Amino acid sequence: MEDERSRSLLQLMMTEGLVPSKEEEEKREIVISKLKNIVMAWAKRVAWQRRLPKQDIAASSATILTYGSYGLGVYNSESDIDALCVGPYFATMAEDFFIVLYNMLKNRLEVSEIHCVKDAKVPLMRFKFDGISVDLPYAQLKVLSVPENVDIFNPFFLRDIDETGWKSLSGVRANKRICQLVPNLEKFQAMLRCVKLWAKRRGVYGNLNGFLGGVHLAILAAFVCQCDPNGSLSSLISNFYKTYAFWTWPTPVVLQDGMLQPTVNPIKTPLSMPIQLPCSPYEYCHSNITKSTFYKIRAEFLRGHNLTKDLWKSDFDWHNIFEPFPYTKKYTRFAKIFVSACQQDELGDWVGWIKSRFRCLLFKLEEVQGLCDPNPAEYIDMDVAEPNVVFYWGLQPGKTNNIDIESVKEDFWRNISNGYQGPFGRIELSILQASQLPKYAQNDTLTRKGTKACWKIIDYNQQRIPVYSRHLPQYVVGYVSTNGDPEYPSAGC
Ligand SMILES: Nc1ncnc2c1ncn2[C@@H]1O[C@H](COP(=O)(O)OP(=O)(O)OP(=O)(O)O)[C@@H](O)[C@H]1O
Ligand SMILES: [Mg+2]
Ligand SMILES: [Mg+2]
Repeated sequence: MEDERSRSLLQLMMTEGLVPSKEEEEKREIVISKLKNIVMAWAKRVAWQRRLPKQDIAASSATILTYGSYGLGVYNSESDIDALCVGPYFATMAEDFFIVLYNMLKNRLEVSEIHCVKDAKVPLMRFKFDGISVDLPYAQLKVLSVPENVDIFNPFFLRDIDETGWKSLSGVRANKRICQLVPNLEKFQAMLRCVKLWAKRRGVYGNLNGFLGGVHLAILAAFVCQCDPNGSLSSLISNFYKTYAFWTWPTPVVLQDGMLQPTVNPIKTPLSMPIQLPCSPYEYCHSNITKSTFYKIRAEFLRGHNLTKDLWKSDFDWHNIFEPFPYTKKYTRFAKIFVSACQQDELGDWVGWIKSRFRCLLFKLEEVQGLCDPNPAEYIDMDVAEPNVVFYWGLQPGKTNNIDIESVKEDFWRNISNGYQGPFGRIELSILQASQLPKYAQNDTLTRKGTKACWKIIDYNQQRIPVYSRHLPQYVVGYVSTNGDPEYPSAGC
């Protein structure tokens, strides 16, 4: 029976399209192989610019290491490729990565929508390559040649690495360690695919909205796999919900890692759902969970448990677990967040900025009215001509029926008006009754727009300033617009 339940779940995964087709797999492999060639050529170009001896130019190399859902083997057609560029000692982040490599990528026909996200914890370039989204951070090692499959646990490669490089490597390290620590990789992957689908359908996926991200779910799933090394897929899913429905948060979830000393007194953290990153006993997954999202995630774990505690029930059906969350049945009022920009190519940046500030909006809404459910789904209002994205957040009946929306607006506006570099777009906040929701947002099963946050767009109308190499002052490595973003390549690039 248990095997039968696992088989029907695998079948459901196929019909839901969770497992990528051969063509999709190949398409991604080609993207990665092309990226490897590009960064290899880049390393040699920079070595030449630095006037390194011929044999050093020949020996210099850079590579690409994949991580995130792609690295874990749990991606689907919607997922991005998280690819870390690992470069040699002479290739700097500010100049060579964000200007020279940027320009090389920008010149490729396969590349579109390229942005630099320089002020993030892990600075990166974000672009589409043959239509597939790529996140590309950078780590600079103190070596001349970076082998294709460089071992990032080898102290030889890690010596004297700077803090940003260390942070950039942390995603790859965590992924590798998770894969090593799970007793059965295939079962872990199948399980993670399922819980990701569940989290997306139930509206508890997405770090920016205060829910769980891919890395949080990967560690939660890996922990359950470690606790039941021989469990079938169906029993692992059932244990997943049981484990977290009754977890005594804020006890941290920590993978058993034979290599590290067990943490006797885990370091104190203000996080309400601490999930420790493997390989870093002092680091937890970054999280934006608030009081509201904490309740919702816990309620969803409990619901999952109630639906899977008896896998042998004759009317058991996996589809129930993946039912979309019925927002319009659950909430009578919604906060509408309408975000728009004059131009389509300004929208991604502006929405990305607003989303990076959602945590503050959530806190304010919790303060003035009580619990709030920040549905991560993004809609487009087709009746508005301006390019736009709309969010509808469920509001629990709260302290009052008359929300002081003006104070929420003021507070949020103050928050978003500081620090944004790009052209400001429009943002409107309002409160709606469920009956006032437009049709497209009433149907909880509708496919919605899936945009990714991105910051800083290049303003092509601004003046271009040449940037000279620090190492070869007469050599122009590229151009920046007046707001400091890299732009078109120099003739030599
Ligand atoms: N909140 C976070 N805390 C720590 N590491 C993070 C966090 N968010 C992202 N990362 C790192 O970046 C990687 C890629 O993140 P990303 O948001 O692309 O998620 P993902 O697991 O690849 O899922 P998806 O399929 O949705 O892209 C993660 O695997 C993790 O290593
Ligand atoms: Mg990803
Ligand atoms: Mg990513």
